[in-house]
Amino acid sequence: MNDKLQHPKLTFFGAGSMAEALLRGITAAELLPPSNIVVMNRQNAERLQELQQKYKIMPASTDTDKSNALRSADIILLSMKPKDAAVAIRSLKPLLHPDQLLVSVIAGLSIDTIHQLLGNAQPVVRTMPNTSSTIGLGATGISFSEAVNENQRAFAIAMFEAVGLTSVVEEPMIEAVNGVSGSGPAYIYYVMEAMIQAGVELGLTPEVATQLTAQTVKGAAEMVISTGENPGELRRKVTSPNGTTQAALETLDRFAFQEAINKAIHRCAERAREMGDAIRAEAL
Ligand SMILES: NC(=O)C1=CN([C@@H]2O[C@H](COP(=O)(O)OP(=O)(O)OC[C@H]3O[C@@H](n4cnc5c(N)ncnc54)[C@H](OP(=O)(O)O)[C@@H]3O)[C@@H](O)[C@H]2O)C=CC1
Ligand SMILES: O=C(O)[C@@H]1CCC=N1
Repeated sequence: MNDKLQHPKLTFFGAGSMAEALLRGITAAELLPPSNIVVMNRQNAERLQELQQKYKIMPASTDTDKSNALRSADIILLSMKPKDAAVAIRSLKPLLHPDQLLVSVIAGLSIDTIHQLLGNAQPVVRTMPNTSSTIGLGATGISFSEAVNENQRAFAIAMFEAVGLTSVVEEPMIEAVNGVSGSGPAYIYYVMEAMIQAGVELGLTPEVATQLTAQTVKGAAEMVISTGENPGELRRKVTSPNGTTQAALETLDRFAFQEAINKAIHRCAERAREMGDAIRAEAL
């Protein structure tokens, strides 16, 4: 990609939760002027107006505007659901030129399947971000097809570094990223829901229970990041012998808590592979 990469044109092909998380993070980081960003979806014009008002980006709602937005983009961000990916990517075939970069956030969708759908080896960046990108605290795994050049690779990494931590991985590891961090925020929210409920049962107001829970999770994460100690070491420092924490952890062990989290993450990665296989079946 040539020096247009300083301020490339970016088209969001899909305008849902993940797209907005990235859009908010990218605009907050001022990585691109909003005038360089076009957002399109299938038919929800109100959604596009909402995003235009919030982020001052350009909506593309007519068929002509959509085609122009896809033809003229330096980077097209594929952000539709896996079930909609094959139809959407096939619709790109007559519009793409060889040096356009496709960036996918679609769970399970492999680079090879994208190439199968397009009938060519288009430059593709395959990623697995998460919704914490919304506030610049995302966690993204990123991998590259062979045709991605150095400028494209650098800008794609800059895009996701603008919204949080970015790890370059080999493509087969993207499902593991999906299991750990792509879906990971939901596991933490699930634990937080239970902590808040128990706090309220013990007499705290919902507001105080929520504030204490959120600060505990934030503090624990920051302790791991800033001290460099691993979670096991830090957990042991909380656990006084025969104290309150030990009583709680023994209860968690009785309900196989860690085994449940482990199995959930393996199942998540397996589900991503299943979804990828389903898209591939449509491509063949
Ligand atoms: N949510 C998350 O935490 C994460 C999601 N992802 C991935 O991001 C992708 C999107 O997920 P999410 O944002 O939650 O889904 P949403 O349902 O919120 O958004 C999907 C978007 O895609 C649009 N769309 C569907 N088909 C087409 C098409 N043919 N042309 C144009 N736009 C189309 C929809 O438009 P319309 O509403 O008009 O139908 C909608 O704007 C998924 O593949 C998911 O795996 C990855 C990491 C994390
Ligand atoms: O649940 C999903 O399929 C998407 C992908 C990762 C997080 N949400």
